[in-house]
Amino acid sequence: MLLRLDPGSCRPKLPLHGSAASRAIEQAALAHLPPHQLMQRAAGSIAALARALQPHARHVWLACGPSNNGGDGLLAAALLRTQLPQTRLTVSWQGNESRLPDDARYALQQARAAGLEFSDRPPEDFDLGIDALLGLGGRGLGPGPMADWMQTLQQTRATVLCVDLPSGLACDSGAWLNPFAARPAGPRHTLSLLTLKPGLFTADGRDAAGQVWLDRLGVAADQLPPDAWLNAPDTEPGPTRQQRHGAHKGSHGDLLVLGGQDVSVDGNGMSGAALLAARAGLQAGAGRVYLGLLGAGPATPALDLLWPELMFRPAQASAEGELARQAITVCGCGGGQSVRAVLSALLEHSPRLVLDADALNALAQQADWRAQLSRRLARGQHSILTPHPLEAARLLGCDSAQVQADRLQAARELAQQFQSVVVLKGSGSVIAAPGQIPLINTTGNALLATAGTGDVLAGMVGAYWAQTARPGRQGQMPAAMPQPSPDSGLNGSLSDGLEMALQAACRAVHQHGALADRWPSGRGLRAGDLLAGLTPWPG
Ligand SMILES: NC(=O)C1=CN([C@@H]2O[C@H](COP(=O)(O)OP(=O)(O)OC[C@H]3O[C@@H](n4cnc5c(N)ncnc54)[C@H](OP(=O)(O)O)[C@@H]3O)[C@@H](O)[C@H]2O)[C@@H](O)CC1
Ligand SMILES: Nc1ncnc2c1ncn2[C@@H]1O[C@H](COP(=O)(O)OP(=O)(O)O)[C@@H](O)[C@H]1O
Repeated sequence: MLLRLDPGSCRPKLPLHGSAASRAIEQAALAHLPPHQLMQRAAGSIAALARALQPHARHVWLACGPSNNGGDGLLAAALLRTQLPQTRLTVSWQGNESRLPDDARYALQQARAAGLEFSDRPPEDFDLGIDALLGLGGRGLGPGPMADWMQTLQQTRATVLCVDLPSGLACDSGAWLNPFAARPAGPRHTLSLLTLKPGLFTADGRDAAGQVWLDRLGVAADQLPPDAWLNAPDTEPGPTRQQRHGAHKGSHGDLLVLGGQDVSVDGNGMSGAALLAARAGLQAGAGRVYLGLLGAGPATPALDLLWPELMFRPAQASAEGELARQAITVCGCGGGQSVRAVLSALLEHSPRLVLDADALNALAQQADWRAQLSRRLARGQHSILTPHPLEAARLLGCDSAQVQADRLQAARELAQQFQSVVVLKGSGSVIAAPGQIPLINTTGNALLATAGTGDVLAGMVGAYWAQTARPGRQGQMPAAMPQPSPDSGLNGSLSDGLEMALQAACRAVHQHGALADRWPSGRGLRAGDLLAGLTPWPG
C-alpha cells in the first residue's frame, strides 16, 4: 500500500530505519518469500506511482544502476511496458552482467524479454524520469555515465521519481555524496521501499527527495527498533483556555528571558533577539514573561511599547535571585559576550534552562561551564539546548560540515555529553535526549532561514515548557500533557522531567515549522511574523 507523507500531518509517529536495519528487515523478508517476490512488489509499486504521477506520459526514461536498485527499475520498466502500451519507454542501464545479484539478473531478463528500448543516452525529451541508479548500497557518483544521467535527472524540469533513495544520498544521514548539488530543477518524488530512511528527512535529504512516499511491500517494520522517529507531537486540539475556568496566570508558568546585549557594550546591539524570544513566550501562552536585557546602559529600554505585557527586570539580579529559581529561563538570544555575566549562576540555580545562541557559544569557550551543564540532570535540573549547526560544532569541537555530515549522531552526542534535550536546528531539525531514540522534525522550510526565527523558537520552547513543568510540580504530568504512548520513541527510563522537556521541544519545533509551511507562497516571512500564529499549549 502506498502512503504519501505530508509534512506536519504524519501521524502516528513513524519509525525511521537506517541502512543496517533496513537490510536486516529486507533479509528477513526475503527468507520467507518466493524468489523475486519482494522485487516484484517493489516494481509494482514503482509502476503504480509512476502512472499516478504522470498518467498521460508520452515518454518515460528509466535510469537503472548496477545492483538491486537498478533491478527495481528494470522490473518496473517491464511492467510499465504492458501497463502503458502507448507510452515510449527508454531504459539506460549500467552494470556488469556477471556480477548481478539474482533479483537484478532476473529483472534484466524480464526487461529484455519485454522488448524495451535500451539506450546509453538520456532522451532529449521525457515527461517522467525514474532514478533507479543507486539505493541503500549507494556511494557518491564518480565521473561516468551514471553521474551524467544523475545530473540530467537533477537538471530536468520533468517529474522525477527516485526509487528507495535519491542516488548518492546517504541513507543514514541525508548527506549528499555527489559532487554536484542536490537541487532538483523540477518536481521530485521518492518512493521509500520497506522502511522509511532517516536520510530522506534531514540535511540534504529534503531537497534531494522531494515528496516522500512509502510502500512497506507487505512487510512489517516493527521487528527492529528504529534509528529515529519522525516528530509527530499530538496536534489534536485539547480543551482550549476558553473551555477551562479554574486557571490563573500562575497556572501557565513563568518565563524569564535573558539576552539582547545593549549596543553600548561593544557596538553589537542585539536587544531585538531577546524581545522576539520574550514576545514569542508570551504569545505561546506563558502566564508571565520577564525580560532582562544584558549589558544594560542608560539608553536600554525598560518597556516594550508594542508589548507592554512584558515585565523588564535587571538581568544579573534576576539570574542570581529568586526569579531564576522559580521560572523557566531562556538565555542567550542576542546575548553577545554579556551572557557570560549570568551563565554560571543560571547553570547553578535554574531548575529549567533553555540555552540558545550566545549562551551556547560561551559554553563552547569554557570547559568548567560545560562540566557544570553536564552535572545538572543528576541534580534534578533540566536543560534544553537549541544550537544551529555552527553552534553545535563549536560545542563538539568540530566544524559545521562535520555536524551536517551526520546530524543525528551530532545531536545524540550533544544530548549524551551535556545530559540535555538538544534541538539541532536546520532543515529536518533533530531532537535528541540522553539515551533516547532521536526524532526528526518534518515541518519547516527555507522561509525560516532569516535572522531571528531561532529566537522565536527559543521563546516558544520556554513557553511550552513553562506550561507543562513548573518547579514545585516536578514529576507530575499536567492533565493537558499528552502521556507518552508506546510508539513515542521514549523508553520507560526517561524521567518525567526529561519527558516534559522533550515534549515541549518537540511541540515547539513542530509548530514553528508548520507556521512557515502555512505561510502564503510568494510573501516574505520575518521572524516577527511568526508571532501572530503562535498558540498556547495545548489549544
Ligand atoms: N533484494 C530485493 O529483492 C529488494 C531490493 N530492494 C532494492 O535494492 C536496493 C538495495 O540494493 P543493493 O544492496 O544491491 O544496493 P544498490 O544501491 O542497488 O547498489 C549497490 C551496488 O552499487 C555499487 N555502487 C555503489 N555506489 C556506486 C557508485 N557510485 N558507482 C558505481 N557503483 C556503485 C556497489 O558497488 P560496491 O560498493 O560493491 O563496489 C554495489 O554493488 C534498495 O535500495 C532497493 O531499491 C528493494 O526493492 C526491496 C526488494
Ligand atoms: N532551510 C530551512 N529549513 C527548515 N528550517 C530552517 C531552515 N533554515 C532555518 N530554519 C529554521 O530557522 C531557525 C533559525 O534559527 P537560528 O539559525 O538560530 O537563527 P537566529 O539565531 O537568527 O534566530 C531554526 O529553527 C531553523 O531550524
